[in-house]
Amino acid sequence: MVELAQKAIVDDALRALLYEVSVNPKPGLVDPVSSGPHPDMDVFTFIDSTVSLREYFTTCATTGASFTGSALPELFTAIRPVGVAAERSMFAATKGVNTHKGAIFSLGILVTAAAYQLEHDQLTLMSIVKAMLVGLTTHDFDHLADKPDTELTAGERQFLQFGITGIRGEAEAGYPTIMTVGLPALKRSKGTTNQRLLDTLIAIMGHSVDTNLVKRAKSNEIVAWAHQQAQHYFELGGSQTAEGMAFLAELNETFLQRNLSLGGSADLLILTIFLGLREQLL
Ligand SMILES: CC(C)(COP(=O)(O)OP(=O)(O)OC[C@H]1O[C@@H](n2cnc3c(N)ncnc32)[C@H](O[C@H]2O[C@H](COP(=O)(O)OP(=O)(O)OP(=O)(O)O)[C@@H](O)[C@H]2O)[C@@H]1O)[C@@H](O)C(=O)NCCC(=O)NCCS
Ligand SMILES: Nc1ncnc2[nH]cnc12
Repeated sequence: MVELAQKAIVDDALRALLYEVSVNPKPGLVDPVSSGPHPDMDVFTFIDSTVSLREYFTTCATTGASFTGSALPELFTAIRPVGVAAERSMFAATKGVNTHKGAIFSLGILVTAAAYQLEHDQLTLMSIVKAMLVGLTTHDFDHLADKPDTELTAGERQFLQFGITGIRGEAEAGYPTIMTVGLPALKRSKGTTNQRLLDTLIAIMGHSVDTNLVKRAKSNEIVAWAHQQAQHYFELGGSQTAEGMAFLAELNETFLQRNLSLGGSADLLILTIFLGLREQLL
C-alpha cells in the first residue's frame, strides 16, 4: 500500500508542475498563450522538464518513506545530491534552459517530507520540512564572502547585497508564504481552476520576495512595486471581474516590456497546488 501512496505523491508533484505552467495569462511567466519575458522557453519546454523529473520525485518519495534515522537533516542531506542530478536531467531535457531549478529544490523537499509523513502522521508536513532544513541558510551562506564573484548564484549574490535569503529562507522557515498566503488564497478562491490559480498566484506575488524579480530588476525596490500591483488587482475584483482581467493584461505587458520574471512566485504557486492536490482542494 505504501508504494501506491508514494506514487500518488509523485503524481501530485508532476500535476502541480503541469497545472502551474497551464494557468494563463500569467505576468512575467510562461503559459500556453505566451512565453512572456522568457524567449528561451515555452510551455513545451516545461512539459519536457516535468517529464524529466518523474524519476527524481520517485527517488525523493522512496527515500522519505524509508528513512529511519532520528536526525531529519540527514534526510535532506540524502536527497540533495539527487536534486543536483535532477538539475542535470532538467537541463538535458530543456537543452540548457532553467525551467524548474527552484522547483527541484522546493518540490523535492515537500515530496520527501510528504513520503516521510506516511509513516509519521502525528507530525505536520511543515514541522518535518523545518526539521530537515535546520541551519540551511547558515550552511549555504556562511562562507559566501570567500566565493569568487563569478561563481555566485542569483540567490547568493542577493544575500550578500540585500540580505535576501530567497528560497532558502522561505524553505527553512517552513514555507510561510504558502501556509499564510498561498493555501488560504486557494481555499477562498472561486470560479474555474484557471481563475482560482490566477488569484492564488497574484496573492503570492503580493507577499513574496522573489529573487528572479529582484535579479531582473537589478533592485530590491521592485518587490514593493509588485506588492502594490497585486493589491490593485484584487481591489478591481481579481479574476472575477472584467476590470481585474483587463488590469492583468496590462500587467502582462508591463512585465514583458520591463523584462521582469516571477519565477519564484511561480514556484510558490507550484508548491501551493501540490499541497492543494494533497488536501483535495483541487
Ligand atoms: C537553493 C537553490 C534553489 C539554489 O538557489 P540559487 O542561489 O541558485 O538561486 P535563488 O535565486 O536563491 O533561487 C533559485 C530559484 O528558486 C526560485 N525562487 C526564487 N525566489 C523564490 C522565492 N522567494 N520563493 C520560492 N522560490 C523562489 C526561482 O526558481 C524559479 O525561477 C526560475 C525560472 O525563472 P528565470 O527568471 O527564467 O530564472 P533564470 O533562468 O535563472 O533567469 P534568467 O537567466 O532567465 O534571467 C526557475 O529556476 C524556477 O524554479 C529561482 O530561480 C537550489 O537549486 C540549490 O540548493 N542548488 C544547489 C544544488 C542542490 O542542492 N540542488 C538540489 C536541492 S534538493
Ligand atoms: N511558468 C513559468 N514561467 C517562467 N518561469 C517559471 N518557473 C516556474 N514556472 C515558471
